[in-house]
Amino acid sequence: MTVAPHFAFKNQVLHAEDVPLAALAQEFGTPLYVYSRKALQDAWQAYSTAAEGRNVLVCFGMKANSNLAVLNEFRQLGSGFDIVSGGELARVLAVGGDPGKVVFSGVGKQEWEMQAALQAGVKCFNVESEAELERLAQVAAQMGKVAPVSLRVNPDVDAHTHPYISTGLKENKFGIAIETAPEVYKRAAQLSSLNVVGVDCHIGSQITEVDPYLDALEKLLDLISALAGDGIHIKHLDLGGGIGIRYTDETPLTPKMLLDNVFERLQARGLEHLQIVLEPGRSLVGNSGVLLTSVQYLKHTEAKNFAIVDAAMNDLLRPTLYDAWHSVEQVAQPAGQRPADAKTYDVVGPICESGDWLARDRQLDLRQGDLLAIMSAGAYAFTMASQYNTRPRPAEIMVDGGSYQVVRPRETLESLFADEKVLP
Ligand SMILES: Cc1ncc(COP(=O)(O)O)c(C=O)c1O
Ligand SMILES: N[C@@H](CCCC[NH3+])C(=O)O
Repeated sequence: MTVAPHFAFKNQVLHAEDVPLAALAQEFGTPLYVYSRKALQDAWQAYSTAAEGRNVLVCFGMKANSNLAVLNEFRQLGSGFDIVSGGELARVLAVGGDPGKVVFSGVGKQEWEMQAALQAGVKCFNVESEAELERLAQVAAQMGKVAPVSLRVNPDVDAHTHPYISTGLKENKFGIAIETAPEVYKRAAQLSSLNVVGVDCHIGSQITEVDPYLDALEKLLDLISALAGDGIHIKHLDLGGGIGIRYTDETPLTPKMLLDNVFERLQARGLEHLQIVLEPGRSLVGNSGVLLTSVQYLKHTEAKNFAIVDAAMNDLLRPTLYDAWHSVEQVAQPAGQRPADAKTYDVVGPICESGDWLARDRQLDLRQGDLLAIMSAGAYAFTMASQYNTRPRPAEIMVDGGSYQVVRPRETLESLFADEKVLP
């Protein structure tokens, strides 16, 4: 099994940087999300090194992890943000993020969200349909503003990823078909409350190869050249997010690999003046976090061995939703103290759904009370958590060298229904 670099065993105890995870579980209880600040910084470094000397803006795809401590870390490192809601914009503003480095994606932007983004002065709206373009033009005109826009173009390329997280195919709801894009750009250029500034695409998530990006890039560069012929001059090209991480044995492309290839092609076409925008989410945070959980019961049936733990699909939805594979580590298993008694377990939660599982068919040597770490839980983990079964969402802890901080406490039971009303 692989362990993310910033979570490593020392004397058979899994550590986040210099803090033993067992001590955190003891102090704060489980389930518990633990993030490593150093891991966030290192993931950022891979992008900033790749971007050095190039006109690149990295906008953290914050839907992957929107804890304010995480956002503030990236803000300090120089990141912009890719937002998909008025709520995400509010989080960026709450940490003092620069709206001039915010791109606003998403197929269903509402009027109030457009107004808030125009008021804040975002860098760009990534417009996903003609209807949205017309609404944005109207909202901006009413406010006496000019909205900077890109069209999110759907290039119809296969990102070779899970069908639920592939977004750049014709049958996906995202973007404007590349064949239709020139006409929509012409319309946008006619509207005085819009300013066409870019071209945008995002072909999917957990992508491991560079080729799908380059297939999309070629199509987008053709489009940019064609638009120039129509007098529409594009300033930035947003290639979205999508770089994958290692959950098990993947070796995904790196930011450097992507940007080296992209800039080589820009040069070949004489388009070096273009700014490249990236919207990485998972690759900046995915392996910076783990979810700690304790074994409540072991249950052996004729068909299966179940480890029933205190985390569930409401805390980490990815296995249920995508059949996603997260590595499971035993946090402490001192050698020699246990018989080699591994069994094949399904690691499941307490929720009343058969789909409530975190890992299947794992060789584990377990006792009731054991502490497990569900790895690669920094992305699309807490942000996709719910309170289903009236379960409070876990606390989030940030480890920083040898110290740590609660960056979001566990929700209290009362807070889960405090605003509800009993009718007489
Ligand atoms: C428009 C957009 N940008 C960026 C991202 C971030 O993607 P990833 O976490 O795969 O980098 C997503 C999510 O897939 C997205 O939909
Ligand atoms: N939520 C997904 C990725 C989707 C990204 C949003 N477009 C995941 O957990 O892998």
